[in-house]
Amino acid sequence: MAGQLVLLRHGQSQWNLENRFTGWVDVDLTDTGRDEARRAGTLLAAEGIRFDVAFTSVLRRAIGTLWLAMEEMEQSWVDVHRHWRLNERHYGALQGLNKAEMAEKHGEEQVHIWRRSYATPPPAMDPEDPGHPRHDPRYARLDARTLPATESLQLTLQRVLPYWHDAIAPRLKAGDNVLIAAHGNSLRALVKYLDGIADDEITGLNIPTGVPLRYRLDDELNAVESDYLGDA
Ligand SMILES: O=C(O)[C@@H](CO)OP(=O)(O)O
Repeated sequence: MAGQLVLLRHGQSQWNLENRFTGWVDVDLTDTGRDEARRAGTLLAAEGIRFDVAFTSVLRRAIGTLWLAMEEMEQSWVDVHRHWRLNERHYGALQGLNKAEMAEKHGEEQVHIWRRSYATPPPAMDPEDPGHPRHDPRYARLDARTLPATESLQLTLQRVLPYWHDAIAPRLKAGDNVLIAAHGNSLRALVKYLDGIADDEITGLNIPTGVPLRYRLDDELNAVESDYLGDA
């Protein structure tokens, strides 16, 4: 039997609070976000799930959330793998900008398309922009051509899936319980894949911060059922 899978979006970040497009910018959790992460750990502890392995991104809001939740579960010893393929969707030239101000400038509809459509990427970031991932030491070992300057949800799913197939799925198939702490859009991409949600229906899906989403999977890793723990 496949192991259980739990998806956890990080708690509130400083830029969630400030309503700014975040993407690959390495913004920290707020105190509220840290409380959400601990609460997620309490909920998981109450379910009595013992994890065999955990996966997260290379962004501190997800890493911190995982760390706090695992500490709360008294499972800080569990093996953790960090990978850039679990990062948030890259928000291109929108990163750092205020979402409400962009809606005033470009219209609500355009901003909604950038935020929630499946296939339309936001405007790309200039490769010379110091915020481009090719200038960030954490990605220095990667082929610069694989580093995004913007991503739609579709492109996000395309870069999450190789890691899912190579690193995560084999552990689930071996019966291991797996915790993934990641981001609003990298997790939306994964949920779209697991639940087989149509391209035009994914627009309506939002994942709340700090609420564990548990999946029961069959041997082929098809989703049998899923539920949010606690009061989503
Ligand atoms: O800014 C971001 O990177 C994401 C997640 O907070 O925002 P949105 O929900 O607008 O996709």
